[in-house]
Amino acid sequence: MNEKTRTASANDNMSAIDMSPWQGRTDPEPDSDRWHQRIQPLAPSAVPGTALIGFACDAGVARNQGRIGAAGGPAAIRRALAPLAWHRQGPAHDAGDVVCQGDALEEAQHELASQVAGLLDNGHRPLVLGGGHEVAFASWSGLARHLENHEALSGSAEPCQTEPCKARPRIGIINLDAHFDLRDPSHVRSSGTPFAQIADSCSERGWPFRYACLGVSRAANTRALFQRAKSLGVLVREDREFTPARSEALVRDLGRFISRCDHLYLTTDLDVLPSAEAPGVSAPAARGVSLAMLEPLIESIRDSGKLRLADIAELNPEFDQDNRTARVAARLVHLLTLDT
Ligand SMILES: N=CN[C@@H](CCC(=O)O)C(=O)O
Ligand SMILES: [Mn+2]
Ligand SMILES: [Mn+2]
Repeated sequence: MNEKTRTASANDNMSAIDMSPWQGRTDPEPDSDRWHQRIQPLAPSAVPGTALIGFACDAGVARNQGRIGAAGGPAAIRRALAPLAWHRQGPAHDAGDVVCQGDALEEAQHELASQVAGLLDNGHRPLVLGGGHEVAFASWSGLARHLENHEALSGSAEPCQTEPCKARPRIGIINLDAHFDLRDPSHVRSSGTPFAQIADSCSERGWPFRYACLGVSRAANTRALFQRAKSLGVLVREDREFTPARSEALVRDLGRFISRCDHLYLTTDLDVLPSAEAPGVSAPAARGVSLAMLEPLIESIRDSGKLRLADIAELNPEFDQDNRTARVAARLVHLLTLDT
């Protein structure tokens, strides 16, 4: 397939849908489809399903003094996902890429938020392919915008305490990451600040900020960041807590967090993985948490019935080895989108 279904418009941040990465082997046997044979460019009247949308941006990584290259992440994830076996029931759509121009990070984030809100409004489950972790502020903002427009009708928010009644959705943010990304955004807004920006946004709206950061490296986060996480009531699980013996307890703790939320947003920074599993990131992890240890948590989030939105951040193809990191990102897409 090599088709461009959306022409580049007046919108400089939105590229035409490029189906050229969706290539791979085709087997002659029946029931042997792969992603490249099933995924369709998103059409306005599409049946609701999984909607992949890229965020080709590393302006936030650059501002955070990181190794740039994550703008190439969406295409690399698509190429790695294309040949994977198709085990889904529902449809999957490719909604194209939001592209950041130079350092125009806020414009790109604004565009992604609009796109995510639109996908949610149309009943899709967006899965955003980053891009640096600055994607998280944009992803969350899209969910927030969608809920602002629709939450009052859903009846799932906390009971109103004030008049006029305002819905206050309890969005649980689950970040699989070696880093809190809670840096003070008043200095610079970057890939290191998205959850502090979200906390500020929740505070402005009077919404609760519910944030779980799983896989944190104590060595890679300053005392100030641990203190900020504490004052914000963040559920923290450090990388060294991820052992087979504690696996059930971790799932149980996360289950308690999920039970206090109406909606979930899952964001995975690939640098949560050991550098041997994910070398292609800005800040490879000396220790990390293996995919095998993360899988039960991801499955419990996926199967909670509350997952509205997910993204995968920080794939930097320029530092990848043998497409290892792209493959693990594709495997995460496969895992997150299983619906059978
Ligand atoms: N999103 C990135 N976050 C990390 C990067 C750390 C590093 O470059 O060493 C952070 O800001 O803490
Ligand atoms: Mn990180
Ligand atoms: Mn991060």
